[in-house]
Amino acid sequence: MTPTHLGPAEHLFSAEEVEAAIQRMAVAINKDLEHLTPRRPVVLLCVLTGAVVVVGQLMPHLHFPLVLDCVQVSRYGAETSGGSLQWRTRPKESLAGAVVLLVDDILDEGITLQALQEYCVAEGAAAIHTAVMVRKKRPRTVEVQVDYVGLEVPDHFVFGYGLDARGLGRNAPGIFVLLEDN
Ligand SMILES: O=P(O)(O)OC[C@H]1O[C@H](OP(=O)(O)OP(=O)(O)O)[C@H](O)[C@@H]1O
Ligand code: HPA
Repeated sequence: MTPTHLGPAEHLFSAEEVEAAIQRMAVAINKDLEHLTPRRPVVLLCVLTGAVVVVGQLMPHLHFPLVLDCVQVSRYGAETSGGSLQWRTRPKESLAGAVVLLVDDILDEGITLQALQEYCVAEGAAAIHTAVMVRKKRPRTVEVQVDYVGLEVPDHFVFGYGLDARGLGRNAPGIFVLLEDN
């Protein structure tokens, strides 16, 4: 199905392909984190809004004690190019001494994930692991560590599975390229 209300779109990955990629990420994350015996559960930080779908799919496949928290930051809003990072909600859990698993829907320029990693370090996290559902194949000016990547997408604006195009398309059942903007 092509979500026509967003205009012409190219179907990149089906829902089944995205779910399989998320499951592969879960296997890799479990391998790294389930043998840890931290004094407290891992803090899974869902990067709202877009990561809500990937986090919902990923969590039931994670086999270690975790607490779910969220951080809400935004730099695209109604645009298809990024601006300055707006902080909306900070985590409620203390990150001091915690093993943090940051989960976002996409790594594009990398500015969001880099800022969140710096935030976790500043809050005293003991270790930070990062997972993204999709990574855009593009040059980056920022150095950002990503430990788990579900799928690679071309350097075009994409939507679906939590990713929005001007606020819409987060419910699209798969990942699509928005053609009119690319
Ligand atoms: O790597 P970057 O270029 O920094 O972009 C990645 C970020 O952009 C999107 O968030 P957005 O600002 O659109 O907020 P949203 O999650 O509410 O859609 C996406 O969810 C990532 O968090
Ligand atoms: O390609 C994208 N699609 C949706 N949201 C995004 N945030 C950064 N890049 C993207």
